[in-house]
Amino acid sequence: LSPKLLTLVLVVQPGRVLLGMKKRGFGVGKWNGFGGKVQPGETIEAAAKRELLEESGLTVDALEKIGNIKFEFVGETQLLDVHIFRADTFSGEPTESDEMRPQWFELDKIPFSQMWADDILWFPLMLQKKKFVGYFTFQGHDVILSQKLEEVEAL
Ligand SMILES: CN1CCN(c2cc(NC3CC3)nc(N)n2)CC1
Repeated sequence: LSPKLLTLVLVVQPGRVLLGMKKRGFGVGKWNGFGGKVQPGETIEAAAKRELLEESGLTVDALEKIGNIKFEFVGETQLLDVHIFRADTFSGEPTESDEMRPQWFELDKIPFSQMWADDILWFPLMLQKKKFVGYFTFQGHDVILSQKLEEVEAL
């Protein structure tokens, strides 16, 4: 099955990162960056900007591609192919949507215990502005059975 293309945008300012509490659907109850599906005929980057605006109220000009992680779930055939972007500048005010409740977090207070289990592994790379590719095998939504994560020169 072709992997399901998904986007994830982290808005980072000096000393803090914007996360959203997912209010429904996949990942409900977890803090995460903003993102969603890529529509037919839409570039991945355009999808990332659209979802960021829909979910957070923020508009960004520049998104930097920083990572690509594929996720396999034991017993499921569809892979998730998550394209991860970083934005350092934006316009607008973080606004709660029906999907997400945004909140700024200082970089030493990122709530990893309430985030996807992979985040604690690649957030440090993201914050150091490294580029990375990864492959995680999950058992359910909480247990990582295997993982691959490597820095790359270019995505
Ligand atoms: C709309 N998308 C959904 C997938 N997503 C994920 C997934 C993820 N781990 C995978 C085991 C689920 N980890 C982060 N941080 N984000 C980005 C947003």
